[in-house]
Amino acid sequence: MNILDKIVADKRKEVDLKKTLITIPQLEASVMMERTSLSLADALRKSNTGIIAEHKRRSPSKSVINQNLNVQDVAKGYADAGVCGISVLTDGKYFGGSLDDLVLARASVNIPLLRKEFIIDEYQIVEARAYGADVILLIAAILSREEIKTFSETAKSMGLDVLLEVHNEEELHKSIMPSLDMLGVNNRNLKTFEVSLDTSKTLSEQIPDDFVKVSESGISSIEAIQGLREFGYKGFLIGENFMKTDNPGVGAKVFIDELNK
Ligand SMILES: O=C(O)c1ccccc1NCC(=O)[C@H](O)[C@H](O)COP(=O)(O)O
Repeated sequence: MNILDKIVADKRKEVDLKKTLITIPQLEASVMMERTSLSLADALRKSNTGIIAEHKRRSPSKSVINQNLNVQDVAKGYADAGVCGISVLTDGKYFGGSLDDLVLARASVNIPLLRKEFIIDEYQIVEARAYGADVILLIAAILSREEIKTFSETAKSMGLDVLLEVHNEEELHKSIMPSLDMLGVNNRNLKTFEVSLDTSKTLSEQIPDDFVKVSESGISSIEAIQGLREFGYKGFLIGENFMKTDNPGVGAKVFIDELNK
């Protein structure tokens, strides 16, 4: 069993339990359902920098990254630094996140928020909207083409943007469909945890131009971003590089100022 299999097995149990505690009609009664959501894809298209900064306390590959920070301070710091959007990990068991993190981030900033989660059920999409997300992540490695289609169409009908994540050619080819906004290539091999930006570079030419291209994981230098831009990437998802510092917002600001030079 690889790490994704383990996460998904736990997630199925978690979602089944949650459905018995909070029903979809209860989620739909959230005031957040009324807000106009913000498009991360549009923000990336307009941006010169394209940074999506992540709130990430710990991870299966790195264990603890930073458990001492307040999510509201991190979100405000990222927004002040000028990021295009913030990715908020909501998985508890493997990443130390929660839906409370999403709500607190929502209360702190007015820029697009991605619910970074292992979505395996439409319930989690309604939950994302109800707790203030603007964007959901769908991971091709854990979903069938049919599920990607149904889940992305549901998300679009609720006003959410969809970022579809792939790791290889096979996942990319099974996933391409008009209900996606952004195609993300994850540079982290989730079986070995090895990170290589070549994954983004190799897959780039097979991603149709209709989608905003996002490179995810293992990005920590200006040179890396400059290199990825040459392959058409407009978005860069960065977690650990900012979160391992005492002040991720300042880390993001220094990085963005350097990119703008
Ligand atoms: O980060 C992990 O160890 C990980 C393990 C298993 C599934 C997903 C994982 N990460 C999720 C992500 O996509 C990253 O948090 C995100 O791309 C940021 O990566 P980084 O900049 O390397 O922190």
